[in-house]
Amino acid sequence: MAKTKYTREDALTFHMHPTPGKFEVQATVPMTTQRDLSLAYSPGVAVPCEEIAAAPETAYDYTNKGNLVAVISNGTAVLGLGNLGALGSKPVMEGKAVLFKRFADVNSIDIELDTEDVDAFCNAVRLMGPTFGGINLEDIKAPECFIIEQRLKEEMDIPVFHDDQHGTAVICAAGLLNALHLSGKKIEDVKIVLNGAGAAGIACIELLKRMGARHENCIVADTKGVIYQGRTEGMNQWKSAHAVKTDARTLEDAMKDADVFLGVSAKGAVTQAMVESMAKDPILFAMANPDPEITPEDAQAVRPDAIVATGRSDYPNQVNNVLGFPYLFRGALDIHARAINDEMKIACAEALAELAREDVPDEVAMAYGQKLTFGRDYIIPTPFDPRLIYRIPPAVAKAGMDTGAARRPIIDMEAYRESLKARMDPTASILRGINARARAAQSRVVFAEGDDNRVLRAAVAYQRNGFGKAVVVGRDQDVEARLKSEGLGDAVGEIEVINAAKTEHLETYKSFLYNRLQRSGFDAADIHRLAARDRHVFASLMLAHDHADALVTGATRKSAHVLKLINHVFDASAEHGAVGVTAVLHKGRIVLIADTLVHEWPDENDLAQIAIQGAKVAKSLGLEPRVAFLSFSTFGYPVSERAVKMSWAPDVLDKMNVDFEYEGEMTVDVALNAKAQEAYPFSRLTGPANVLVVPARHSASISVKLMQEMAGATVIGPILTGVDRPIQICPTVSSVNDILNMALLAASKVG
Ligand SMILES: NC(=O)C1=CN([C@@H]2O[C@H](COP(=O)(O)OP(=O)(O)OC[C@H]3O[C@@H](n4cnc5c(N)ncnc54)[C@H](OP(=O)(O)O)[C@@H]3O)[C@@H](O)[C@H]2O)C=CC1
Ligand SMILES: CC(=O)C(=O)O
Ligand SMILES: [Mg+2]
Repeated sequence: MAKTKYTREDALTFHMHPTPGKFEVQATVPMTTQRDLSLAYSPGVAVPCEEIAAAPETAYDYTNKGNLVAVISNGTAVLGLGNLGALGSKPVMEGKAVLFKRFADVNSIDIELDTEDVDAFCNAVRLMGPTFGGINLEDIKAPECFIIEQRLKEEMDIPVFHDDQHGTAVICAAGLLNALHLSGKKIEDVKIVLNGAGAAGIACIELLKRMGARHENCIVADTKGVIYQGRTEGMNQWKSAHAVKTDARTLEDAMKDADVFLGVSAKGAVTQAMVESMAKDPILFAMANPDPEITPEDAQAVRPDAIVATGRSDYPNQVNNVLGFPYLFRGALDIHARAINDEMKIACAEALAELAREDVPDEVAMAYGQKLTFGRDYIIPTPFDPRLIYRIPPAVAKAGMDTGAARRPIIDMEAYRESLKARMDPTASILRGINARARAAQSRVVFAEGDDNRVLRAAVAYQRNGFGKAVVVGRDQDVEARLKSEGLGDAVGEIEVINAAKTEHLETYKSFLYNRLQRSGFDAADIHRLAARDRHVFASLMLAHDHADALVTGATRKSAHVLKLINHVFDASAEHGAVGVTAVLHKGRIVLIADTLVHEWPDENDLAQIAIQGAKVAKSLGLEPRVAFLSFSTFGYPVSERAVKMSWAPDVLDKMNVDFEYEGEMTVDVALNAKAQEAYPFSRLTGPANVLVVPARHSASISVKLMQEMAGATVIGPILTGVDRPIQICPTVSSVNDILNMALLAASKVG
C-alpha cells in the first residue's frame, strides 16, 4: 500500500481552510420566520423545558442529547506526543469529533479542560453531564485516566468511555483474534509482550486476559523495563496487577520467543534484533501514533513470517480505535445506554473480527482500489468499510440490552439495521471510490496548462499523494518560477515538464494532425502552430500517442473553446457521441446532470444517447442508474411544443433495450421526490432519479450553477464521456481541489 505523503504545510493548510478548524454547528430546524423564532426560542421553548423538568428521560425526545457526545481531554497524553496541554490537544479532539460524525453520524463536540487536577477535571465533566448522551475521554495520561474514568462512571448516568483504554483494547482484541486464527495459535497458549503500561496498554492486557490470555504468559514493560514481581520503581496499582515472576528485565529479554508483541508506547521502541528473536509466525501490533514502535518494512525485513499491524492508515492492518468508538457509541446511544460495559466491548471486538473474515463486497474493493481478502495483510476491517455502520452498532446494542444497560431497548433489530444504513452519506464513498481507483490506476496524467498556478498545485498534489505521475506542459523556467512563488520550490525536480516546442515527438504529432485536418482547411503552417504552440492540442496529441494515460485541461479557457481544440485530435463532438455529465453532491445526495458540455440543443435521439452515457457514469460511480428526462411538464401536462422531445426520448430508448430505468418527461421535483412520484403510479422509476437529462445546455448550466451558488452544493465535472481516451475539461473557475478531482476522474477513467 502506498504511503500517503504530505508536508507540514499540507497539514496546516488542511486545518486552516475553508475555515480554521474542522467543523461547524448547523441548525436542523427552520429559523426563518417570526413563528420559527417563537417556537425555537421564547416563548415556545418553554414547553419542552417544562416537559423535561417533569420527566427527564424526555430530553432524548426534545433535545439533541441523545445523539451528542463530548470528546474531552486535558492534553496530557496526546497521541504518542506526550503532554501538549489542553489547547495543544484541540486538533486531535476536533478530529475525533468529525470521525464520530463521518463514521457513525454521532454529533460530537470537543472540550479541552485546562487542568491536570483529577478532582477539578471530574467536577467539570460531571457538571456538564445533562448536555450529552455520552462522554468520550481522550488522551489523558495514566494513571490519572483510570481514576477519572472510574469516578465519572460511578457519578454519571450516561456512558463514560476512555477511548485510549477501551477503544484501543477492543480493536486490538479484534485484530488479535484474527491474527491468532491465521497463525493457528490459541489465545490461552501464546506468550504476549506488551510495551507501554499506560491508558491503552493496561486496558488492552486486561481485555485480553478476560478473553482467555493467561496472566503468567503476559509480560508488560514500560520506560523502566519489564514489570516484574517486586519491582518498585515507576510503579502504580494498575501496573502491579500485571507484574509477573520473570528473570526478564528489559524489553529485549522479554521479546525472546514471544508469540505476540503489542506496542502502545512510543516511536521506535522496538529493534529489528528484538523482532528477530520472537517465536515462529510472530504477531506484532505496533500501535503507537503517529509513528509505530517499528515499521512493517523493518519488522518484515527480518521476519517475513510476521503479521504486522500499526495504528496508521497508510499501512495494511490499521489497528486504531477509530474502528471502535464511533460504533460503540452509536449502539450505546441508540439504546439510551447508562454505560458501555465489558459485554458491549467484547461484542464489538467479535463483530469486527467476524466482519474481517467475511468476503469483502465489490463496493468495498472498489473504494479501496484493490481486492481485500482475509489474510496476513487484512486481519481487521478497513475504516471506510460501509458495512461497519450497520454491523457493529447492532451487536453493541444487543449486548447492552442483554446485560441491562439499555434504558430503551430496540424492538425491531432489522428495522434498526436499515435505519443505520440510511445514516451514511453515500457521496463520501463515491469520492473515496474515485480516489482509490485513481490510486490503483497509477496513471500518467498530462496537465496541459503549466502556466497556471492552480494547475501546478493540483499536479504536485496528484503526484505527491501517490496517485501516479504528473506531467505538465509548459516552459521549464516559467514552471519553476511559478512553483517557487507558490512555496513549492521543492517540487521543481519532482514534476516532469514538457515544452511543446522542444519535444522530440513534435514531427510525429504534426504528421498525425496534418492527416486529420488537411481536408478541413488547415495547411502545414497552421498545423505547426497548433501542435507546437497550443497546449490543449499538444497535450491531446501526447494522449493520442500514448505518451500519457489521461488529460486534464480547461482551467484557463472557456470549455467550449477547449473542446473545439481537443476535437482537432479526438472525435469528441456531439456527432461522435460525446456527452458532458456533471455530478452535483448535496446533503448526502448525488445527482448527475447531462448534457452539461457538448450538446447545445439535443433532439430526442441525442437525448437517448445522453441518457446512456449518464447511466454509464452513474454505474462507474457505483450508483444504480435511474434516469429522468426533465421538463417543466410531467407526462404531457402542461402541453408544450418545446417539451415534447423530452417525452419522445424514452420512446427512443424503448427500442434500444437498455439495462437501466428511465422515464419522462417530468418536472425536477417529481424526478427527485419519492412522495411526488406517488401521484404517477404508472411511472417506471422505482425511486428518485439520480441521472437528470435536461432539455438543453443552458438549462444544464443554470441548474448546476444555481445549486452551487444557492445551496453550496459540491460540483464535480463536467465529466467528458463518450470519447475514446480519458480527457477532462475543468471549468475556468476551478479551485486547486476541483482540478485535482478532475485529474482523479480522468486517471480513474470515470466516463
Ligand atoms: N492505535 C491506537 O488506536 C492507539 C494508539 N495509542 C498510542 O499508544 C501510545 C500510548 O498512549 P496512552 O496509553 O494513551 O499513553 P500513556 O501516557 O497513558 O501511557 C504511555 C505508556 O507508554 C510507556 N512508554 C512511553 N515510552 C516508552 C518507551 N520508549 N518504551 C517503553 N514504554 C514506554 C509509558 O511508560 P511509563 O509508565 O514508564 O511512563 C506508559 O506506560 C501512544 O503512542 C498512543 O498514540 C493510544 C491509543 C489508541
Ligand atoms: C488513536 C488514538 O486515540 C491515539 O493514538 O491516542
Ligand atoms: Mg487517543
